[in-house]
Amino acid sequence: MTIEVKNLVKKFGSFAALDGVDLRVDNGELLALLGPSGSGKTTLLRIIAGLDWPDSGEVSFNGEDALAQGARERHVGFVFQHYALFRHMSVFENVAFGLRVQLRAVRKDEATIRARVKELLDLVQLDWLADRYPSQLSGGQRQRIALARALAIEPRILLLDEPFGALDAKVRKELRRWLRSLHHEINVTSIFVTHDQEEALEVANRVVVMDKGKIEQIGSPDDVYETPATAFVHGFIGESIELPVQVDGGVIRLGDRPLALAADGLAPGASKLFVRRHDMLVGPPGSGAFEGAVQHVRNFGPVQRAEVALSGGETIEIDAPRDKELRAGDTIGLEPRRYRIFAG
Ligand SMILES: Nc1ncnc2c1ncn2[C@@H]1O[C@H](COP(=O)(O)OP(=O)(O)OP(=O)(O)O)[C@@H](O)[C@H]1O
Repeated sequence: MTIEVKNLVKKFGSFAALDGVDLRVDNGELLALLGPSGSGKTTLLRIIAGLDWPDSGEVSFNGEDALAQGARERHVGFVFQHYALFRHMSVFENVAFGLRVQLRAVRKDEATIRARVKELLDLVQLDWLADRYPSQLSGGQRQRIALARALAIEPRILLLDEPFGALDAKVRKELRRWLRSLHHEINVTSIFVTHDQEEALEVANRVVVMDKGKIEQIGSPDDVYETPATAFVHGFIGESIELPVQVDGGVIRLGDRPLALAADGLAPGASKLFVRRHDMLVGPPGSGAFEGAVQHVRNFGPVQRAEVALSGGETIEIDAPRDKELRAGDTIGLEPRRYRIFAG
């Protein structure tokens, strides 16, 4: 099932939660909607699901107008962070629920329902929990059961809204991998919402980065990390150093200091220079585009994170390999291995 969204606008009062969103999701994709809180991710998902309606724009499934259909007719499965299981029903009955409430014309007989539930519990690898109640499950198990329940009706589309948001970091990581391999097996067109960049980059085929009701970039995890299209994406994904610079007559300046960096093709005016922390290479004083004094160093896993006061007035944090042995008080040269400059 393909999903196509065209020029979608959704306002709450005068505030545009979605401000002209265009998106195409291919059949069988696992797409992540990534963005800060309030960027419109849930609103977009709810409109696709048929739980909310846009002010204008189009949503189609396989070319058919989805906005003309109610939520039930759209045949969409959901898993939400707080979409609790029914507490008074066993795991088995929770998963069976969607099948039992189907319209009589399409409802399966009891033996078929039981076989289908067993199959789904096998799929999420929790068949041994069939007789338990939700209160007797861990948070991760509950979300896997919620997924089995969403899949019971054989949805054409699966929508997941921060499905692992309430779980601790270790369980989240396990479930991410599990979701990716489950998706590989079932291959249903799926969209999941997250504000966790690592989750989006690790799980999805493509990532949609949103901010303030607009799409900033759509691309593969590599695309959005390696070639961010906007200043927002660069700042939001990965750990970036952001420096206010001035582009003027083919020269880039930080404060008064001209930087030995290529300014080809850049529009003159105030701009932002972005460098990943680990892309600032440390050398002797005078060796790079920047010079600075190390203020503070702490070990941070495989790297040492150093606070450096640059000549030009800004203080930045860089990640250098541990063997560089930086010390507070050192004067160093810094050369960005890669950088990007955006106007504004
Ligand atoms: N029913 C509503 N009434 C008024 N404003 C709303 C309503 N629903 C959402 N909003 C506003 O629309 C904006 C987008 O909300 P949305 O829930 O889509 O963001 P989100 O990206 O999913 O955020 P989060 O990661 O915090 O869930 C927010 O500013 C929110 O306050």
